[in-house]
Amino acid sequence: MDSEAVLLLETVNFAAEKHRNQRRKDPEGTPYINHPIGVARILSYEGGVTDIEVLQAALLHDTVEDTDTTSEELEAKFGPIVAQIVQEVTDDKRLPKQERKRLQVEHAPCCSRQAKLVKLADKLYNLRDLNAHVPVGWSAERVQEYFVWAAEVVKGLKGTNLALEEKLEKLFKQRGLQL
Ligand SMILES: Nc1nc2c(ncn2[C@@H]2O[C@H](COP(=O)(O)OP(=O)(O)O)[C@@H](OP(=O)(O)OP(=O)(O)O)[C@H]2O)c(=O)[nH]1
Ligand SMILES: [Mn+2]
Repeated sequence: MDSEAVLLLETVNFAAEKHRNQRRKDPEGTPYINHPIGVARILSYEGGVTDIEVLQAALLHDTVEDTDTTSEELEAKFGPIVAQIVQEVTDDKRLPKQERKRLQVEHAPCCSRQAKLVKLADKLYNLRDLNAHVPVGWSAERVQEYFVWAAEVVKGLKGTNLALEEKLEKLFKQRGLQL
């Protein structure tokens, strides 16, 4: 087998073990790992991305933020570039939520191109998920606020991947928002 395929299976297995006890916020409690796998798949299948480190970072993108995984652990197992991309898309959970959200808008334009790709696909997945079902406990207003905020983040990611940006733009338009 191709060495990149081996690497991707190693990566998806690592992410699955780390997220094994987590569920999405949808009423069915979908396994959390569906999200990182879907983000990597958006990059590959819809974005035409072939950069293996970006696809690995997509699979791992929520491990440091949402599990006991450390950046050092990722670096030792997957190398400094993958660890760096994941670090760039990791929110500091010690900060209040509003501050975290503000920092995403502020930092988006300064991210590396590789991190911008992961962020575009992450937002596309989450916005589609919101259109498919409202997370448990969320009001319609909270859903709309997420779209408004995501549009601000995506503005700072423009000029990275046209296919993904066009798909995001359509979703924002449906909500009366422009990029
Ligand atoms: N739309 C949706 N999102 C869900 C669901 N289950 C879990 N999530 C996660 O919830 C996060 C968005 O919810 P918020 O309330 O805004 O953020 P928080 O969980 O970090 O506090 C996303 O985190 P993230 O991927 O780290 O992205 P980001 O929003 O922080 O950029 C998303 O992946 C679901 O069923 N639908
Ligand atoms: Mn995510």
